[in-house]
Amino acid sequence: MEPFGTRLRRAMDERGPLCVGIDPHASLLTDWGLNDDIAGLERFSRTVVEALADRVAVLKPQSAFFERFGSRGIAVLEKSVDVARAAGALVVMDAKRGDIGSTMAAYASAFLEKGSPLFSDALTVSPYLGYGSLKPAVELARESGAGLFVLALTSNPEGGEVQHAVRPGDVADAAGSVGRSVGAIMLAHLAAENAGEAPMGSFGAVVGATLGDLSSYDLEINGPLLAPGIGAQGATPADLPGVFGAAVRHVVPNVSRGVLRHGPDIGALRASADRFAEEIRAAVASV
Ligand SMILES: O=c1ccn([C@@H]2O[C@H](COP(=O)(O)O)[C@@H](O)[C@H]2O)c(=O)[nH]1
Repeated sequence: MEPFGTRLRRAMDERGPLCVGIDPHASLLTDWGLNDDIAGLERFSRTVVEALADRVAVLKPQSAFFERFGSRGIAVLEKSVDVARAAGALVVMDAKRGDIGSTMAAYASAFLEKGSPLFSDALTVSPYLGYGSLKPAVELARESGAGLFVLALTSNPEGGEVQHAVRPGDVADAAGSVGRSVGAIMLAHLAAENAGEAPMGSFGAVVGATLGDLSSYDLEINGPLLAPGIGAQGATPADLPGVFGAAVRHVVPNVSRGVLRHGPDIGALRASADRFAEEIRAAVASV
């Protein structure tokens, strides 16, 4: 399989960069007239995939909402991933896994090993046990043609207490530059993973669209930047150039509830995704 970065770049060019989340919140199931049970979960996921998998570049199932229903929820997740990929969408599994290396290898096998029931094009991972703990996932992703999205600067307001913290050794470097934060260190690791890759590497960062001006960060990691926060969390497509600057060409903006609230009507879901896609296209073109 071609590397994830290559496949993602092509999908972004052909379909636009929008990523829509499959987030079956209990409240959305109710709003859609569905029960908060396995049948409701199955119907919700099937509808989103049917509406969008043949038109958006990326679908991002939020694993937590499926795990809530135990093994039967996982079975729905497996099916959703298969059908979405068969319809041409790339699937980013939002499971935010992270653990010591030996356990990380098992998470990697679950989501990134070809033939695994939950194999996905990419996986979100947490580097807060140390970036090096992700090594088994990096290696398996390379082998499988899959990708990773590493939490660098998350969209939630609480993230800053960890991600903006400055490592003592980075307070002042030999060149006199100061203040390399934990988030910046994660971005630097990713730039190293992606060095020399064309059209872009497979190792992306999660960087919230809610964060305002990020010009103090080097977002040029030669890899994708998954940007949640548009819609329900308050950011808009028009914010993207101000947040990401020239790196906006590598941004995969994610919208979940902002689109899903228009269901269950398939036409309304598509119309909402199309509106976001058009606003994103205009914002990116303005840079
Ligand atoms: O920093 C992050 C990382 C992941 N997420 C996830 O993205 C979606 C956002 O959903 P909305 O309904 O569009 O707010 C959700 O699955 C989060 O877990 C994030 O929001 N921020």
